[in-house]
Amino acid sequence: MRSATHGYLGPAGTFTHQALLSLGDLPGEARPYPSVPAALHAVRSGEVGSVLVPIENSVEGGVSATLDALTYGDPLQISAEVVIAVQFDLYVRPGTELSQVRSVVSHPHAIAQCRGWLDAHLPDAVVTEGGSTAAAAVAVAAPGSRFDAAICAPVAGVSQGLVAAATSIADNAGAQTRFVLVGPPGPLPPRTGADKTTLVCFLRVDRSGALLEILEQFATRGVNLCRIESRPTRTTLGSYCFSIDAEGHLDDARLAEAVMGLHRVCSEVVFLGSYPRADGLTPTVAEGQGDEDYTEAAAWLARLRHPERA
Ligand SMILES: O=C(O)C(=O)C[C@]1(C(=O)O)C=C[C@@H](O)C=C1
Repeated sequence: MRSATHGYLGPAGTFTHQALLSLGDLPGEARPYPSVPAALHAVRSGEVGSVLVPIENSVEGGVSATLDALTYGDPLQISAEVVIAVQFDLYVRPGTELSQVRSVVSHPHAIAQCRGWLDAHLPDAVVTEGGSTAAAAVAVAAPGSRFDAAICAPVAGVSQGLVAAATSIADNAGAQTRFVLVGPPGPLPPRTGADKTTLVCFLRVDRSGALLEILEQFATRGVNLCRIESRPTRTTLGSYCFSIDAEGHLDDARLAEAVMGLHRVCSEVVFLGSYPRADGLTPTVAEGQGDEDYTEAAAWLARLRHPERA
């Protein structure tokens, strides 16, 4: 039997951990992993039942490590998403002044979101990328640390005995990160009417109009996209696949028809799940794109093909 344990990008105090706690009382233990690939490997191997990983940030865009680790390897399925506000502070060992900071460590996405502040206040500091914001706080607190400061959340800094040398250092106030709960393939969460579907599409041939053909599958069925980005296919330079979030559930006729269309025009479509949207927004269903319209059209076609049965 699969473990009820939930994994997350750790250690304790990451934004991913905070997002996991925001999901409420999940049964079982919460187990930290040092990287997104390690967390997704744990769910693939059955070590944990599901994992929460960051997938998209409102400032930095898609989290490449997550997009790639979801696409390649044994199939995985997203069952939920959660969005939280992210705000960054600069934490140092007690007694260190901001003017004494020569080296900073943090998660690449956190560094990118504070780049303007770093350039303005610590232009000469050496900035090093770490596995997560909380791992950065652990590194700064370690005896003999080579780092003076960590960009992290207060919960991570305070838990390591650090103090804030500067607060609210993000260049964009109000940034948000979206996280997804990922497990092995299984029954889809029921359709709620405010759902999202995540897919990765690989082109059949690299030719003019190939991306347009993918987009047409959605456009002609009135399916709005929430995110689309290209990722290298890891084969040859210039070869890309497309990671897509579309409005709707696989049980919506228009989305199902779009996915069948993708299957026809793409060399491969990786289905990563249909799940309730965190913002609860319901899509506008264009005229002729409701389930009943598809059912009626199928019945009409059947009558054309078999008038004798009418
Ligand atoms: O390092 C963390 O605290 C994380 O949870 C990772 C992560 C990310 O991957 O984007 C999550 C939210 C913030 O945008 C910065 C870092």
